[in-house]
Amino acid sequence: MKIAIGTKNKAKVQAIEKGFQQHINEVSFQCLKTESNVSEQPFSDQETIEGALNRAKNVLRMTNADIGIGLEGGVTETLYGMFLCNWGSLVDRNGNEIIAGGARISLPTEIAEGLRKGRELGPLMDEFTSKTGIRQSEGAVGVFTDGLVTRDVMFFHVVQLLIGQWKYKKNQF
Ligand SMILES: O=P(O)(O)OP(=O)(O)OP(=O)(O)OC[C@H]1O[C@@H](n2cnc3c(O)ncnc32)[C@H](O)[C@@H]1O
Repeated sequence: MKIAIGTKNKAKVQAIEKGFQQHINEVSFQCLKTESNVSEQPFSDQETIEGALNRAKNVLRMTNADIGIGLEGGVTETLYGMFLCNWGSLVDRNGNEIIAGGARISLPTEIAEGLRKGRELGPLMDEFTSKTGIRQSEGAVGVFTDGLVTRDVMFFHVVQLLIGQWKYKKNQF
């Protein structure tokens, strides 16, 4: 089975490859930088879902793979502050469109303020940690959970939710 991955982000690619290798025999992967067709910093669940779905559809269109996967990170305002949100989508050639969400945690006020002023989370996290490429490694979720749940682990769970729902749907028909 050929899987097209709509990103080259290491944390996302690692999660997708591990997820499929655990559940599907004989898989091959192709990673392509793919448009999400939403803003650089999605600001709601709705926009983040749309980004994940667009990435999955776009990457499937760009390849001859059986399945396209899109993962998207965003933030969402709540009455309890701003939360990190993450969504994933799996689309196949039969028109199945599966969506699943990841863990969410609240962001510190100073990070939320930066986001409200129009900054992107990636660069904000690099400044906050004095490191580079946080979004490709532990991610904000890893930093603010003291390394307990890193971005690849969080996305691995999302990928399992996608594969599981897709398998369930296939077994129904
Ligand atoms: O290469 P792609 O796949 O685009 O990966 P990305 O991390 O840059 O892009 P996302 O669409 O997942 O995330 C949108 C923005 O939010 C940032 N972001 C999202 N989740 C993050 C996290 O856990 N840690 C750091 N930055 C994050 C990210 O860097 C972007 O600026």
